[in-house]
Amino acid sequence: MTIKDVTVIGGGPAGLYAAFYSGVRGLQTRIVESQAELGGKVRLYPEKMIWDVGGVPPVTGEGFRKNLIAQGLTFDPEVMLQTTVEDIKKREDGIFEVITAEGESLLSRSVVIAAGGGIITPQRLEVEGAERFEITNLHYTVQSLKTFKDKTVLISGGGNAAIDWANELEGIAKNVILSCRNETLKAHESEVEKLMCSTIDCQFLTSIQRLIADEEGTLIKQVELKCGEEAGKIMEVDHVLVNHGYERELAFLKESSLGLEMSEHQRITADANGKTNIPGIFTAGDVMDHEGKLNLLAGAFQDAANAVNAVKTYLEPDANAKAMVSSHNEIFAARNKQLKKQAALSH
Ligand SMILES: Cc1cc2nc3c(=O)[nH]c(=O)nc-3n(C[C@H](O)[C@H](O)[C@H](O)COP(=O)(O)OP(=O)(O)OC[C@H]3O[C@@H](n4cnc5c(N)ncnc54)[C@H](O)[C@@H]3O)c2cc1C
Repeated sequence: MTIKDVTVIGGGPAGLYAAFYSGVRGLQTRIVESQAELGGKVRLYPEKMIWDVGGVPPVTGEGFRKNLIAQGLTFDPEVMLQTTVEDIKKREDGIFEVITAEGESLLSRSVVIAAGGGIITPQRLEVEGAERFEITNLHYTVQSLKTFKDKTVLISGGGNAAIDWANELEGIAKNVILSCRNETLKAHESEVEKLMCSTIDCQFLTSIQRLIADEEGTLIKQVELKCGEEAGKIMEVDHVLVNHGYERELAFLKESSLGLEMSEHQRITADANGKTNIPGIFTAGDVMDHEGKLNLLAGAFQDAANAVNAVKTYLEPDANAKAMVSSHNEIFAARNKQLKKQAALSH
């Protein structure tokens, strides 16, 4: 087993950018990702338009994810998909053993934990028999907006994802109904305002009580909404979209034999450079906690660059601790010529 300079746990935005930046800093890198695909949480919003990454024109989640992966693989890191990390151990010689669920021990001189909220799955609808509609018209993510064109969509939830989708689908679906168990919505003010001025049918203080199937029993035809003690209200629907948040599994950190310090938010306590209480273990992205931590894509990139710079000086104490800009990289210099040639040809 090759000993890598750095093993990045998690192939989401922070992990992919850490892999890219490790390449910039000349480190041999490995990414370990529990899912079958890279991209982290961005996989959950392929159709959403992303507006808030500096210098990046509005782009769909899927477009963004593809660019992110291409950038993350620039320096050919080793990528291990469908591999879940269960523990991290430190040997007496300082080498880390990253232990996978399959029982492999991956050797590394340092580790960057970029595991986000952990292994993430959407919170399922707690209604009898709901699972059987997951292959037809019960959705937890929007894979394609076309599915909802000219349809009646009932969205369950009152947070950012539910409100964003309600607003996005308003111009696409025939009708959008929002069922929210509270009397207020917990989302960005501008999105809530947009929703309140829209034609979206807001059913406050309601929750899904029953899914009523068609004759074949394969499609949801109606939804019964519970409203306090009142008798159920029946709504005709073509699709149901549930945005009740996510279940997160970060057990490997809490139970790690290394004794990583965790914050009250169940995140890794680190300084702004991603340094944890264990020398040689660094962290980046949503999994880390410090004052000023920003759980956004832009925040993940800065964390990743900081963590990799900290890795570099941990491995090579005389190395430059400061940021390296891309103009100083020989590999880019060679590729720039190629890119400029292509750009000139396409004009
Ligand atoms: C619906 C939604 C919309 C959003 N919209 C925006 C937006 O418009 N703009 C914005 O800036 N941000 C947005 N965000 C937030 C943004 O997606 C996150 O801040 C970002 O994904 C964090 O990246 P990360 O790499 O830290 O974590 P993640 O994206 O969570 O990636 C972590 C990766 O680690 C893997 N992993 C976890 N545990 C293990 C393990 N034990 N072994 C191996 N792999 C493991 C996971 O499978 C995952 O792939 C949105 C988030 C959601 C949920």
